[in-house]
Amino acid sequence: MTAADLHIDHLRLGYDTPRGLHTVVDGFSLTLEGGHIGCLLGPSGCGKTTVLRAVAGFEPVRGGHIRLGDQLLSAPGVHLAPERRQVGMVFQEYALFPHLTAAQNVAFGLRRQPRPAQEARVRELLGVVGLAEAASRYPHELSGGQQQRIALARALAPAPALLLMDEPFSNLDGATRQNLTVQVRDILRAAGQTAILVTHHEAEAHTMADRIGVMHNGRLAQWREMARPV
Ligand SMILES: Nc1ncnc2c1ncn2[C@@H]1O[C@H](COP(=O)(O)OP(=O)(O)OP(=O)(O)O)[C@@H](O)[C@H]1O
Repeated sequence: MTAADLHIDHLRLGYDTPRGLHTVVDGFSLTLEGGHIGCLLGPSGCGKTTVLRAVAGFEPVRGGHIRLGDQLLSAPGVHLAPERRQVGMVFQEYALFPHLTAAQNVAFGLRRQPRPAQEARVRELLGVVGLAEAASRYPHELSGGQQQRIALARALAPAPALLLMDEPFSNLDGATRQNLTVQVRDILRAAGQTAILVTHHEAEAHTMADRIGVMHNGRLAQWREMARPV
């Protein structure tokens, strides 16, 4: 299967406030080739999270459109429900379910699959993130980096067409953060996973990205293609 391209065209996003519509993103366009990793950089408040939330289906689109492969996800008056978008997410706060084990967390998005298929997929993903031995541990028994690897395994388990990551490493300290960035990049590349990462860290963007975009005044100032070392 060929991974789907993401197309965002002249996107306009905003929030309704008591003083009227507060437009945050205007004229934002990008194309991300299937199987590639794109990074959005930019100052605090420039609209990076708002763009990710719109792609995930948590914000309505005021103008322009978002398309994943042949499927129109969002446009004015068009809104595919988040659970029908095949979009996975990993956030800054680990957001694992504290009362579920690592394996149960990873299985969460697989509830509709038969039990044996679920178990096989959970084993596979725990192996991919290098935490096979942590299957029966609870989140509070895992380090921050381990929790974030479980969150990644959980997001990848249903094989999303697109993975969104919003500052996924920002709660981690220096060496852990650097190691995890490289590990996650290698996992995503090996899986041919299309992904968008939002970060404040230019070095992180350079480690991860096939394309880097800098957001400025609600649009993308550049969308640079980076060489992938062979
Ligand atoms: N629910 C909301 N209601 C009104 N305004 C909002 C809401 N959420 C975000 N905003 C505003 O939208 C703008 C963009 O916010 P957003 O969170 O997308 O920025 P960001 O680039 O992700 O910032 P950061 O890097 O600090 O996370 C900000 O000015 C913010 O105050």
